[in-house]
This record gives sequence, C-alpha cells and structure tokens, in this order.
Amino acid sequence: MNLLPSAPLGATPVRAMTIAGTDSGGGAGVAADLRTFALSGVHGCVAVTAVTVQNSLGVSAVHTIPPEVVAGQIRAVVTDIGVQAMKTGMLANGAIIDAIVDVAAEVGLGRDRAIPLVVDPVCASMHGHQLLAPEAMDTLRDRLIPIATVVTPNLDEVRLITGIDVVDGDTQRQAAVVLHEMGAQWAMVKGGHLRSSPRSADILYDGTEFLEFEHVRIDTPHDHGAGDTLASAMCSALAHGMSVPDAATFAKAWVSESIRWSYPLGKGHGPVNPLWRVAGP
Ligand SMILES: Nc1ncnc2c1ncn2[C@@H]1O[C@H](COP(=O)(O)OP(=O)(O)OP(=O)(O)O)[C@@H](O)[C@H]1O
Ligand SMILES: Cc1ncc(COP(=O)(O)O)c(N)n1
Repeated sequence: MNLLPSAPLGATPVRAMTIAGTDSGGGAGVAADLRTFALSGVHGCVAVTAVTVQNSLGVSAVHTIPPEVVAGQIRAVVTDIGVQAMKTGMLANGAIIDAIVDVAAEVGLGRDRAIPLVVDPVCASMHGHQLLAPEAMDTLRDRLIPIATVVTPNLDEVRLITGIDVVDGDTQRQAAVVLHEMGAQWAMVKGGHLRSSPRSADILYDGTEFLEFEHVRIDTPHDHGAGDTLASAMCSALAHGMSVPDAATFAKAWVSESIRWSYPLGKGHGPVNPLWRVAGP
C-alpha cells in the first residue's frame, strides 16, 4: 500500500485531533487513534470525552467529562497548535455533542469549513455496552451528522441512525443515500458486520456516485478497535490533504493490514494492530 509521508526529524508534522473516549485496555478509543496517527506520520492531539473502565471482555463503567471541558480541549489545541483534520469517536451524551458542534462553528471545523471532520458515530462497544446515551440519537442525527465531512457507521449504528436494516449491498447503498440526505458530505457505510459475506466491503457515497472498498474477510476474533482505526486513518489522510475517496482507499488498506496483524490480549477480543507499519516479521 502507499504510505503517508512523515515529516523530517525535528520538523513540525501534520496534526490531527481525536475527540473520543479512553479504553483502559488500550485497544480502542483514544489509544487506537493515537497509534494510527503516529504511525501514519501525524502528531495526534486529544479531546477526551469519557473515561471507560474496559478490558478485552467489555466495559464495566463510564465516567463522562463535562461538555465545557471537551470544548475547551478543542479550542486550546486549534488556537495554538492548529490541526488539519479531526475525528470523533465515543461521545457519551447529547450535551457533549452539542458542545462539540458549537465549538466547531467557532473554530472552523466540519464540512465546507477549514478543518475536515470524520464522524465515527460510536453507539456501543463490540461487546454490546452502550457508549452513547439513547436520548442523544436525535442530537447526533440533527446536529453532528450535518457537519460531517464523512460519517462512518457500522451496520448497528446505521440501524439506530436511519432505521435501515442492512442485509446486502443494495440496502447498504440505500443507507448511504439516507445518511448523505441527513447532511453528511460523504457517507461510508461499513460492511464489517455483514459476516455472511466472504468479503468485507464498505460503500462510500457523496450524492453522485457509489464507491466500493473491499477486502477479503480475515478470520479472527481480534478486531477490537477496527472502526476507530479506519476512521483515524482516514483522518490522517485528510490531514495530509488527500481527497475523501483517496483517504478511504488509504484507510481501507491500513485497517485491513491492522486486522491481519491483530493479536490476542486478555481473555476476550484482542486489538487490531497498526504496528505492522514498523515491526516486520
Ligand atoms: N474480518 C474482517 N476482515 C477484513 N476487514 C474487516 C473485518 N471486519 C471488519 N473489517 C473492516 O474493518 C473496518 C471496520 O468495520 P466494522 O464494520 O467492523 O466497524 P466497527 O464495528 O465500527 O468496528 P469495531 O467495532 O471492531 O471497532 C471496515 O473497513 C470493515 O470493512
Ligand atoms: C472508548 C471506546 N471507544 C470506542 C469503542 C468501540 O470499539 P469496539 O467496537 O471495537 O469495541 C470502545 N469499545 N471504547
């Protein structure tokens, strides 16, 4: 695959920010995003939205950060360090989403603004634990998705956001149309959960054409953090100035390799592993 360029040692690199929760097991959330940012030549900045008590078996507690502290982290970074792209992951509740959308208008974040925004609409962990309050769904739909440069739901999230039950490529494309109509500039509907298919195919749509990104399905239980890794790789590529389709091509190859080199950890699901980028066999 084509890799993104790194800045020469000592020079200021491209910057990106993740607005997401922490995973104490280090598999998903902020930890996953920072691994991908660093390994794809990007300095990663962080706005923490929630602290989760989490391991390979699941999430046992969540502590949310006050909305004004989330907005403060974003404002502090944009006004000093400057970033070329951002992504959202776990946002926990509607008040945090409102704070992000408000500060986004202030700092020029989102579609048709200076800083592109990847919205990974995380609703639950892979173990089924809720990571977004159900009453926040309207705020996600009405306020955050309309400022997304690209929104990247998995099939469970598609069902919660659009009501569409994706069972094949046709319903996947139908969901992408609805997400685009909700205001996202691009919608990328991930097919990782269509487990009956031998290929894992994601559909990208911008209101004019459907693009498909696919890879043979890798047989592993260790796919914790795959969604975060796809979205942060796309964020890195956008920070480097790539178009959304080129960023999606890069991110799909990046996450596929990271799933291929995932490893067991704990008694449950191990994490995907972008360290293939530097640690060869
Ligand atoms: N077994 C697999 N083999 C190859 N690619 C996969 C596999 N599972 C998921 N993918 C790809 O990984 C990316 C993440 O997709 P997925 O639909 O699993 O999202 P997600 O549920 O948000 O991820 P996760 O919950 O694991 O963080 C997509 O590009 C998807 O096609
Ligand atoms: C803090 C945080 N953010 C995101 C996820 C989703 O990742 P997954 O679907 O692999 O559990 C998670 N489990 N925890």
